[in-house]
Amino acid sequence: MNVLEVRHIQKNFGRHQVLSDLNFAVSEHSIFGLIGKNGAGKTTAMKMILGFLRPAGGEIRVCGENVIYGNTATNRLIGYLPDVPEFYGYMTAREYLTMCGRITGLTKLQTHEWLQELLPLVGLDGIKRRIHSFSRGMKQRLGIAQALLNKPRLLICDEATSALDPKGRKEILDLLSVAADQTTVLFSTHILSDVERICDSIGLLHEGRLALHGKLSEIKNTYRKETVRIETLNEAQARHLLECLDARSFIQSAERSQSSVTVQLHDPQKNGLKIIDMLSNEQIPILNYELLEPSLENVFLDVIK
Ligand SMILES: Nc1ncnc2c1ncn2[C@@H]1O[C@H](COP(=O)(O)OP(=O)(O)OP(=O)(O)O)[C@@H](O)[C@H]1O
Repeated sequence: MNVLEVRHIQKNFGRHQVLSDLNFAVSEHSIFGLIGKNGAGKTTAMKMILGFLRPAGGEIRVCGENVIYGNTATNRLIGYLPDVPEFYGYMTAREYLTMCGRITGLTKLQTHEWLQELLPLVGLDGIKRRIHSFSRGMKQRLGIAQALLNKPRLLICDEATSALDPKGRKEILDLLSVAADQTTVLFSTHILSDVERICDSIGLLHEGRLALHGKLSEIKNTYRKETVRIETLNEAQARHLLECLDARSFIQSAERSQSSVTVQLHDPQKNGLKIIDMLSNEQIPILNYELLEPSLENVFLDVIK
């Protein structure tokens, strides 16, 4: 089942058309990464899903219900985590979440029971300090707890890791992976390695629409260029290997970095074994022979070039 459906969404600010025909769907319990360069329209899309901006055309459905601009009932199904969430700094995490529970309409007992699960989940159980003394990472974890408080069907995270250091980012990414057991995550970012770490599917927003959309593994397979990295014993061997490769027609490109050579092949099915033959004929000993996965960054650059 699709928790989110975005169909033919258009949006312009004056003459500037930001979204021309945005289409995607996010299936239950998946983590969908909406990526795109700065200004591509990711936040604009998120705001429309939350009913904060009116689309110029198209429709958005959350759990089958239409999103209505202004005061949409579908927000009861959504938890939202911004890049830098704001809190009342004089409260403790428990006090703050208890207050949010009350605003959300949970009873005292419901909030208490849920916090018994939530606070350990986000690593803030037993922390009595006031929020103003929290690190950015702790605040972001508190933001996740707040966003999960109404047990949302969809958790929207807009650039949720962008302001964090690597440790803080890892904590949030791990948390989102765990959260996907209970909800569905829409995660917007321009940090592609974060997407590679946790997302099942991605949409690459470019020039107002998704230039690429689908399962991450399938996209990588489609964009797979057969690339191998060969590690030789030393730089002299690598230089020799490069000279041998330069003369072969089945090589698309070859580059050396210290004692390693990275090679792209023409027609890998036919020519894959030719490199092995050549290494053996030239008697070049190797330490490692590795088929390289295309990185999302390479795919991204390929699509938006
Ligand atoms: N209220 C507004 N009025 C006019 N232009 C706007 C408004 N909001 C956004 N824009 C423009 O729309 C474009 C998309 O902005 P948006 O914030 O959605 O991009 P983004 O992909 O989230 O970028 P970033 O990664 O930098 O946050 C930008 O060119 C931005 O300047």
